[in-house]
Amino acid sequence: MASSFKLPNISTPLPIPTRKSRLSVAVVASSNGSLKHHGTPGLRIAFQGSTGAYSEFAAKTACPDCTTVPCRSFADAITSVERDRADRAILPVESTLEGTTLRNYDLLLQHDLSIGQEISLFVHYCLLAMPGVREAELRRVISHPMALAHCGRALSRLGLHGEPVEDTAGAVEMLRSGRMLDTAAIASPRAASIYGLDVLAHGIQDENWNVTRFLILSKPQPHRTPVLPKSVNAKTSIVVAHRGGSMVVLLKVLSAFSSRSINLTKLEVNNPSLDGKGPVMILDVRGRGTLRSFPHVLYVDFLGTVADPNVKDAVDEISAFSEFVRILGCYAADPNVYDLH
Ligand SMILES: O=C(O)C(=O)Cc1ccccc1
Repeated sequence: MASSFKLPNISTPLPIPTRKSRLSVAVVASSNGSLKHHGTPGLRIAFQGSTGAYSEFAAKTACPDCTTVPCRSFADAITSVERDRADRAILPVESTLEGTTLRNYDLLLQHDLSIGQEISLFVHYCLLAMPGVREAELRRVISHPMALAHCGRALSRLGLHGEPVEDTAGAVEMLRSGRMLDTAAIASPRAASIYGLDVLAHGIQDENWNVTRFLILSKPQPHRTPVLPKSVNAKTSIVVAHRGGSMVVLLKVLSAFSSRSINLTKLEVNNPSLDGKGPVMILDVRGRGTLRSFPHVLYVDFLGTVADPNVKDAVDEISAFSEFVRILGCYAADPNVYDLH
């Protein structure tokens, strides 16, 4: 396990997240620097999974008119953007029940894509089975590993073993195509109706307040600083790599932000070497485009844009005492949490 903790913010609290089920239209900077509405028709968003996956719903909520591009893995979704088969890729990066999805953060760090948008969803899980199958007939449950982890209590109550598959909707597709009568899938009610499965139980997640945050990635703009409208609250994500002395580095990072009254929205410490794991690999996008390895990293999100001299000073201060800093993206902060209906 990565040693991690989160500090929601240093001074002013963020607005309390509100449940939104209506799709809102926000504005993002596109890869050519112009501003696009999220409703841009024809925008292709690559996601991991089959039709009906949570990531697809998140993409459609963020950009109602987009075309979604199903991919076998999150890595494939990223490659689709790199090879111009899609304009954006969407990745779930953290959830209230599980914390940061370090595997997806690793992907983000190893590629030259920028975060252009965030979207948070309440994820409600259902237990689905082939029509007519009863709970007592079930021998196993298949789903995406994150869904299985979020529904641990329901699995214990059922006395069933969870087996990971690529994605939630893919699990439903497998039940359908394999006519599996002893297997259930954990997926959304939407997947149940798309594939014609029965819902045996609703809301089986361990906690009701189960929010998953997704990032939408695109190729970086040539000058790397997106132009956001003044009316938009900007957020910036960075990774700070260092060789050791975690606590001192952490205090210095906090001081760089707090002394300038910059609010943090995420702070995660990842020291994989303490858990006997390999180093974190980060693509040095400003250098020679090489992958560099670091034993200790911090993931930091804060309110503000690097175009703001105050923020730039903070990042410069951090760059001076750390090994390496990469700006992962600057985008509109979205404090809403959207509901899957
Ligand atoms: O498998 C899916 O449906 C996904 O989109 C990945 C996922 C799984 C669980 C919560 C959020 C996203």
